[in-house]
Amino acid sequence: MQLANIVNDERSTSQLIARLQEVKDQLAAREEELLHAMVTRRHLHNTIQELKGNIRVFCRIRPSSEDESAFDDSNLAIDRKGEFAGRRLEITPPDAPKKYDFTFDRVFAKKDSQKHVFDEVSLLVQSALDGYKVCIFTYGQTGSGKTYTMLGGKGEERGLIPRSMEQIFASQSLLESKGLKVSITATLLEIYNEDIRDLLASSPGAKIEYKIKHDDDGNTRVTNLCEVEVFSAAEVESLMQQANAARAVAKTNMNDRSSRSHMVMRLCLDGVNEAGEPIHGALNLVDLAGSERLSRTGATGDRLKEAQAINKSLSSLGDVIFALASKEKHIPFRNSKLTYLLKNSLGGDCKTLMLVNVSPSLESAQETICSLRFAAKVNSCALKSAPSSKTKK
Ligand SMILES: Nc1ncnc2c1ncn2[C@@H]1O[C@H](COP(=O)(O)OP(=O)(O)OP(=O)(O)O)[C@@H](O)[C@H]1O
Repeated sequence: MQLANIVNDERSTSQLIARLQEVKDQLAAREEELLHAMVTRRHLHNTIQELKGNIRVFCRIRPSSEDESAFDDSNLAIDRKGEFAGRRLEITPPDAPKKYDFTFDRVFAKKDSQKHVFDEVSLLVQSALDGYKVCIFTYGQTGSGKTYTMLGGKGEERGLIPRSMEQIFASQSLLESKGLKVSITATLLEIYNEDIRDLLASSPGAKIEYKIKHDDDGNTRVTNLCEVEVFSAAEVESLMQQANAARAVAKTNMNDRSSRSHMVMRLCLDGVNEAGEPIHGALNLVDLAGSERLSRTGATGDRLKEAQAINKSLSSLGDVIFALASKEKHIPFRNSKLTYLLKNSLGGDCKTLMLVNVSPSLESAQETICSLRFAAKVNSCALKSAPSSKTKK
């Protein structure tokens, strides 16, 4: 009897071992499939981004404030139907002899929320997480909503930077749960009158020389710049507060707290992906200084010098994007600090988004048209360079 029990036990043990092996094999096969699906997901995501165009232009109209007379929805009109729905903007300035129309990859209306805007931008954040270099610029005249779009306020008013951080940290913890590590390093600098300033420096006033260095592997470093490894969105928020306090702001006729410098927040994402491949993604979030015309700002002295430096570097940025999109041999990266800094994150398979912010104020009509013209020029180059240019609507 006892012998029969032992034999039975042995049989069931060997059956259990065999079953266990079967389950292990199934698990390994599922893991293999999952890995394959993830690689496919990344590949498809990038194909979609490339089809949408590696250089993209969005436009956002800010809501009017109480004390300004503004364009209404009929003289600043977004196409709602047909081929260009949500993409074409028609503007009829007061006393102007004609209407102007502009087409972009996307036009956000006054009522569109921060979430609406981020839903589009998050695709590019995913590209950075997949190891690509991404640059997102907010461009426009002073007071048009660039900082609001980038930083925003509390809760639902959170802008692109805090929302991107949430996406990046959520993805990091998902990877960590699979035993994979991605380190996130942040730098925050401003370019003011063509000089770099470290917004995270412990003594912001100190005279320090910052040099931009590019290596042969396509990595960029700025000497003496504070690089902070970050572990949570809250930590990045406190860095942003520190940077904001240090950022050069001065009073102009156009906006009392007008930002007079370009702010560049750079996040380097280094680690390995699910397929065990090394990734070196970068997300550059650039809040550009106001693009006002000198005659309108009443700038003199230091303010005039600032405005001239801003306008020069903005036009250099435009020149670089046009040259890249037109596939010119010489790309004039060296013409400004901003373009030289971003050299490795512009062109090739890097992704660029220019988000042009415009004011609905009637007084700003000419500035708005200037901004839209700049953006439209970038967009026309972008359409030429996109692989889908023939079919793109
Ligand atoms: N989409 C929006 N919804 C609500 N308020 C907005 C929006 N866009 C801008 N604003 C408000 O308009 C004002 C000007 O915006 P903001 O400071 O972002 O302009 P800016 O383009 O960054 O100007 P500058 O270049 O001078 O810094 C702010 O009070 C901001 O809160």
